[in-house]
Amino acid sequence: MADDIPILDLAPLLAGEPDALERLGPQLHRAFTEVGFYFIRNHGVPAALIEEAFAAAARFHAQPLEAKLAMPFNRDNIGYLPMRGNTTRMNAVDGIKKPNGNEAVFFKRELPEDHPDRLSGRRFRGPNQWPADLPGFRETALAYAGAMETLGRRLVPIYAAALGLPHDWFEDKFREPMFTLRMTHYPHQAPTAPEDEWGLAPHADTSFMTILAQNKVPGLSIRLPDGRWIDAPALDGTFLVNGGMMLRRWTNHTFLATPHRVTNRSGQERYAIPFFMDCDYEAVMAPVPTCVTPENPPRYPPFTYLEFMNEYSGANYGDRPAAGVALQGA
Ligand SMILES: O=C(O)CCC(=O)C(=O)O
Ligand SMILES: [Fe+2]
Repeated sequence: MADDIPILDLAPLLAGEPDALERLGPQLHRAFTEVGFYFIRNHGVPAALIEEAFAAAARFHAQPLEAKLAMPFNRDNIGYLPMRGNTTRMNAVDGIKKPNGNEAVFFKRELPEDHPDRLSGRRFRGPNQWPADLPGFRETALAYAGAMETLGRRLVPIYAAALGLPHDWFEDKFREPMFTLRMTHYPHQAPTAPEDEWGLAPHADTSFMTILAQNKVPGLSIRLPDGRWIDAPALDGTFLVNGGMMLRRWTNHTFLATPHRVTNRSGQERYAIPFFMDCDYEAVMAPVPTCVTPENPPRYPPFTYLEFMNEYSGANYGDRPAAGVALQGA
C-alpha cells in the first residue's frame, strides 16, 4: 500500500544540492494533487529524539487524571483534553455522532512573558501549561517541537517549487510559524466496539502541514481521493506528512486536505505525536497566484491564522471550548 503514497528523499535538499528543489517540487505536486500525504526519508531528525518524544507522551498520560485535569484545555488551544472530551463536527467526513476515544495534550511555541502578544492576551499566544511532576518532560517536548519546526521550515520551499513559485515565496510568511504539538493517547478499543466508535473520527486537519512520526502501533487510515480507505503503511525511519484545510484554502483547492481517522484495535496502548505547522500569526493567506485562473477564480477572501481558527472553533467561545468543538490539532 506504500505504493499509493509518494516517498520524498530529503538527502539532496539537506546536503544543499542546487537542483534538489527542482526535483522535489514535482514529487510534492503529485503527492498533494493525487493523495494528500507523502513520506519523507533522510530527514535528519535523530531517532532517539523521536523515541524520547513518544516516551514523554506515554509518561504524560500515565499520570493520575487529577494531574492532567490541572492543566485544562483553554481558549488558546493549549492544555489537556480528556477522553471523550470532544466530538468531530467541523471538518467531519461522515455524520459523526460519538465523541473521540482519545485523550490529548497540546503545546504551542513558548513566548517570552513580556512578548506583546502575551501582554495583550492575544488568542493562541498564551503560555504553555506544563505538568508539575514530570522531570524532563518540558525539555523533551520543546526539543521535539524545535526539531519539527526546523524540519517543517526546510520543507516549505518544496511547496513553493511544487506550486511554480519562486523558491523563497513563502519565506516571509514562515518567519515564526504557529505550531501545535499534540500528544495523544488512544486506549485499546475492544474488538467488539461498534464501527463508528473512533479513536479519532474521520477528519481533515486544520493545518498548513502536519508532520507525523511513524507509529509502531497501527491504527491510522487514510481516505484516498478515489474513496478507498487504506491503512497508513509504517515505513521505518520516515515521517508521514499531510496537508490540512489551511493549505487547501491557500492553494485555492489545488492541494488536497485528505481525510484520515484512527481506531486502535491493536491490543496495545497507542500514542501519537503529530506536529501541526502553520504560517506566521500575522501572515495573510491570499490565494496563491499560480492557483488562480479564469476557470478557478479565488474561492476564499484572504485570511489569517486567527481568522481561520476563530471560525473553526466557533465564534462564541469562552474560556473553554464550546461543546462539540472539533479539535484536530493546530
Ligand atoms: O494518531 C494518528 O496517527 C494521527 C492523528 C491525527 O490525525 C490528528 O491528531 O490529527
Ligand atoms: Fe489528523
